[in-house]
Amino acid sequence: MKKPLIITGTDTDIGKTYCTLKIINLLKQEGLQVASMKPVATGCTISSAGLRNHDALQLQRAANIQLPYEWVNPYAFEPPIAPHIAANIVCQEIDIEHIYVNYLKVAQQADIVVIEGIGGWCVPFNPLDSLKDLALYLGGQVILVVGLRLGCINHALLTAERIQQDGLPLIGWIANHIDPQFTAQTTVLSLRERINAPLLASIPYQAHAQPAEAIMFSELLMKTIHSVAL
Ligand SMILES: Nc1ncnc2c1ncn2[C@@H]1O[C@H](COP(=O)(O)OP(=O)(O)OP(=O)(O)O)[C@@H](O)[C@H]1O
Ligand SMILES: C[C@H](N)[C@H](N)CCCCCC(=O)O
Ligand SMILES: [Mg+2]
Repeated sequence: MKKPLIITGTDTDIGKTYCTLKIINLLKQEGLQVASMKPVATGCTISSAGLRNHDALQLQRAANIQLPYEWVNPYAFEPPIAPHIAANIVCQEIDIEHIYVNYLKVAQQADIVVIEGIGGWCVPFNPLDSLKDLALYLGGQVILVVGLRLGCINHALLTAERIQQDGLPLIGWIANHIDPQFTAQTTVLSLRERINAPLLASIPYQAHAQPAEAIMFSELLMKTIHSVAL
């Protein structure tokens, strides 16, 4: 049974989409048929086709299986706020089962489905469920993106522990250098000593997109990717 890769992070705006796009590219280079989803998105813009989210559009374009936007992003809300609050404003409820139905359609066509969460691990979807419940429902394997800045040690340790307590496999974490002013080396070392999962990749700060990127993905990530896609 295929398992989706769920990309979560220590916070909003720490590079989940940035890293997810890199993971999708890597999977494509490995010859896999890759689909992507951003199941719940806020901060969407109105277009003639309906509400559109920048993350979801980027993920949809990066994949090598082209899918209807509504499958990629079943829940889109306009205000850039927490999803349960955005849904409440328009009297909607985010239903994990509806996301699952879309996931099944997507997964049928792909070797692997890469799913970006929203905000962090415990962001609520409705009074009962949060992102972690979706991850459990989908039987996902989780990658944690740590946006390296002051304060991230606490966020990273809490999130990693909680993912594991929730019973989801934490494949590993990615050190994402989001702040060129931050000296991250000792922070990364502190996290390596404390997170009970491997460091999968270290993504340097890149002021401009570089066509040929020198990112070192660990051998473990490559192995995991192939086992997840089976
Ligand atoms: N390694 C990096 N080098 C340079 N810029 C980066 C890096 N990682 C992320 N960024 C930039 O930081 C910003 C936030 O990244 P991104 O949109 O991926 O965050 P996110 O966690 O997906 O946010 P959201 O919670 O809104 O989904 C973007 O402008 C992105 O280009
Ligand atoms: C709009 C923004 N960029 C994110 N997509 C939404 C992040 C929700 C975070 C909710 C919270 O933890 O308070
Ligand atoms: Mg994002």
